[in-house]
Amino acid sequence: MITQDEKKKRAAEVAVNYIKDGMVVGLGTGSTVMYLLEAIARQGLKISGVTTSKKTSKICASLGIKVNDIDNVDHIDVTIDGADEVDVYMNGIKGGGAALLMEKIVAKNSKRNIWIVDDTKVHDILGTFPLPVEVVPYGSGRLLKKFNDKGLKPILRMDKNKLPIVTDGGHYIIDLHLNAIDNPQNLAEYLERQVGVVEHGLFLDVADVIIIGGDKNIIKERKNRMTE
Ligand SMILES: O=C(CO)[C@H](O)[C@H](O)COP(=O)(O)O
Repeated sequence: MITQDEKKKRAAEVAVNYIKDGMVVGLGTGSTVMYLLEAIARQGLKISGVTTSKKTSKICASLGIKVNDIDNVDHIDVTIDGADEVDVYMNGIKGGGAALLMEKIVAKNSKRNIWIVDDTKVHDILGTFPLPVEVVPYGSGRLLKKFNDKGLKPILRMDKNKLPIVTDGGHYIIDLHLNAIDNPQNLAEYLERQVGVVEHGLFLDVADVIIIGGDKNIIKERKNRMTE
């Protein structure tokens, strides 16, 4: 049996083959992406990276990976990111690393999105992983109460000093402990209607390819994409 970290590394090692010299590449956030960044640096790939967090920018700087501002590139060829949970429809939950806002902006501006996950993250229905919702600090207590009244089991994410964690965008994260999300589309639409919600971690119809690292790697490809 291989470890979860080894599975993440395997997925990242497959994903690096989708990158070619000269590409503009969206770079996600998290421990799985860390393995990807190491592989990019090791292979000396000449890419222009568009990062999804300060953390990823810092790692790129330390590995010598060139980074560009999202507003200074005219396209993003492919984005490679991790995910916290994926379902059989290739939808997912992201934001465990509190980078969901920038991750979604980069994903939505990419020609192709590839996720790299280990096989423990694949479930029939989303919701095992608490759903992160990024909110404006002002009035976040009202949103907590509203979500609680609706039975969404919200918890404000805290750091080790018991202070609300603050995202790169200056927002808070409320995690919804749902266990099972029967209708992700409905929940996404409800969250998008709430004033004070900046973004949520439901990434529906975003991934084109999911590389699942495990004893045997699995590659899933979306056949037909819904258009917005
Ligand atoms: O969405 C994310 C960060 O906001 C990450 O992609 C997600 O949390 C997966 O992280 P890891 O690769 O460390 O398991």
